Amino acid sequence: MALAYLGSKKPNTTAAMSSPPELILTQDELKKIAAYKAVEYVESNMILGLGTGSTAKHAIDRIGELLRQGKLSNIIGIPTSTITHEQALSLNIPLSDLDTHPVLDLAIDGADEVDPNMNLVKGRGGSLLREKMIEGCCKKFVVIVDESKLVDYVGASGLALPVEVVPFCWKFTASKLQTLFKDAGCVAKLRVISGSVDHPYVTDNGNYIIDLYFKKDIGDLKAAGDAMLRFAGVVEHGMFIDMATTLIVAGELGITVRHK
Ligand SMILES: O=C[C@H](O)[C@H](O)[C@H](O)COP(=O)(O)O
Repeated sequence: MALAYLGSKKPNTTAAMSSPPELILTQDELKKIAAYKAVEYVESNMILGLGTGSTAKHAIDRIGELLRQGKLSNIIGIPTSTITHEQALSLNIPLSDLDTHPVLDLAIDGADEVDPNMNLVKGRGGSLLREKMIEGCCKKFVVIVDESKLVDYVGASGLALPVEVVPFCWKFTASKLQTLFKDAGCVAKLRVISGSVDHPYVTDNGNYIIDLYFKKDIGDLKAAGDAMLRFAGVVEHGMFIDMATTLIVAGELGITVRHK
């Protein structure tokens, strides 16, 4: 389905004068298109899960804008990270938590990978645990991505599958994870703060992240997830299996919406 895009249209500067300008949207513009589409599912009086990351940020900005304009009212947001909490506060979105609101109407969040069955990899921004807790309590979970996030199988992007672990003996846990997936050519690496060599990245929950890189498909995702969770040092993994109810993908040719 073709769309009137919200993003700016950039001319192809290498094109001949007589050629029509080519429409090239940046990845961030595509993320914004998906995010704005997702906010169409938001109604007044909803309890909303507010995701984390550069795509979810656009959705939260839009919700703040609609509240300010009086087009939405009586929204309560449950943020999935401290950074989202701060963004929502700055937009005057009323906030609460799972203790007070254990059932949510809708959550909107991005993803790092989406496989053909709408299974997700999340957590490259480090927020997978709170995201999984909150998005697991939603009646509807709308996932918003640009088309670069679509993969044939989990791990196919060559980027990491994040696993949140307790800091205590993290090397031991990383080694167990790497061995668990040795047939898939797994390499486990401690996530470090950007720009540092060995300073561990610490999550909102005071834990570390082990990033798993695969050379091959790990196969049965449920079995892989259950096996990881059997290690006492593993807090949670970044595979969100069978959780998304709606997927919104923005690409150069338009926007697609899939429901489960
Ligand atoms: O921890 C981060 C979250 O799972 C994000 O939703 C995910 O990494 C996607 O982020 P982005 O929208 O910035 O690509």
